[in-house]
Parts: sequence; C-alpha cells; structure tokens
Amino acid sequence: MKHDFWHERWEKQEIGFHLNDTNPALTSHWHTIPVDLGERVLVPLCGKSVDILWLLREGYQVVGVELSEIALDVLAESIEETFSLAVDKQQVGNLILYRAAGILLICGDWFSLTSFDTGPIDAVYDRAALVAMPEEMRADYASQLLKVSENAPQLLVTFEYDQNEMSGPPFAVDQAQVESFYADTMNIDVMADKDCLVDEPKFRERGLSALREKVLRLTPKG
Ligand SMILES: C[S@@+](CC[C@H](N)C(=O)[O-])C[C@H]1O[C@@H](n2cnc3c(N)ncnc32)[C@H](O)[C@@H]1O
Repeated sequence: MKHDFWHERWEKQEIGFHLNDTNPALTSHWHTIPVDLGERVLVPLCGKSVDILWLLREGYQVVGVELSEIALDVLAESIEETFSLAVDKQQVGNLILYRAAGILLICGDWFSLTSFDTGPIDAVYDRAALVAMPEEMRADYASQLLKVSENAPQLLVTFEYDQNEMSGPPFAVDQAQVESFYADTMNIDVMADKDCLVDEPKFRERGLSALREKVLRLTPKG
C-alpha cells in the first residue's frame, strides 16, 4: 500500500477503521501481556486510536508510529485535553516527533524506523496494523516489528475471511501466516476467536459472508 493511499484516506477522512470507543480486545486481553505499568508500549500504525488514551490512562508509556500528520495532530490534541498536558511537536530529521512525559508519537514511515528512533520497547499492541498491510509487505512489516521491539510481547488482532470476497484493507491474515512471521521467536496463544460479521455490517455490505476476529498473544520464546 503506497503512502499516497493512506494520506488520501486521512485527507478525505475515509477512516472507517477508526473506532470511537476503546477496542474491547484491548480492555479484555491486555492484562495477559507480561508488561509492567510504567513500561513502554509500541503501537505501530496507530492512526488516532483512542486505545492509546486507554493505555496512558492505565499507566503505561506509549510510543505510537503513524504516517499521517493529520492523524497525529488529532491524537496529540486528545492527549492534551484528556491529560491536561502540553505535547511538544518538532521536526527532527525526516520525522515529526510529538513528545510529552511518557508519550512519543512518531510521524514517519514505519519501514525506515530504527530502535534508536523508538527507544526501548517492552510490549506491542497491534490493532489494524499487520492487517492493513497487503500480502507483499506483510513479512517486512513483521520483521521490522521484531527488530524494533526486540521480540517484546504483543497483543495482535487479526481478521480471517475469504480474501476472494473482499479486497483489503483490512486484509485477511490467518493464524498460519501469523505463525510464519512470528513463531520462530514467539509463542502464540489464541485469546479470542469470534464470528464478528454481525458486529461489522460494513463488511457484509462489502461482500463478506463470514468474518472472524482473532486476538492473539505473542510472548518471546525461552
Ligand atoms: C487501518 S489504519 C489503523 C489505525 C489504528 N491502528 C487504528 O486501530 O485505528 C492503518 C494506519 O497505518 C498508517 N500507515 C500505513 N502505512 C504506514 C507506514 N508505512 N508507516 C507508518 N504508518 C503507516 C495509515 O496512515 C493508517 O492510519
């Protein structure tokens, strides 16, 4: 998926992926991730997700990465309003950094980041990031995640459906594919696996006859 595709989504506000409420997958399953309060949670391809506000409220530090400055301007404003603090925005090299105590939002290309840019990561929350990647970019996305997070534990939300019935994003990413990316270094546990087409009428309208949402917990081996 080219950068222009996503920039256009944000400019036209065609952001059906954005949820106004905290994702129940996060609130129900985050406590199973081995990470302590105060540690740093990476949210790749974060958009303006309110899940970040939930993580901050719980007491974690958050590092968000996103291509769209439009998205991060809105997210930074919600953070300022919710927590009554000032978020500093600065261009640093080819990145725009939004910073406040315990918060780092990085506006830039996921694929060109290093762990120097993100700092150390203790856990990862991937909702609508891996599944936003087309097939040919997915393995690179996952290996970049392992590199930047140094195999930190992860809560991952995926969709499974017949890719012939709908073009992504979100793309169908089945468990076998998740295992092909992560199973060498991570144990993978299924925390939830539910039929969610009734909750997602927009996907039925796009042609789907079945849709499952899986919540996976990835923890480092050894
Ligand atoms: C499907 S949205 C999900 C956003 C967020 N995770 C959520 O749950 O609302 C995918 C996001 O990834 C961002 N994105 C796509 N490619 C990217 C890249 N190469 N680097 C950084 N962000 C990217 C898009 O701008 C978009 O906001």
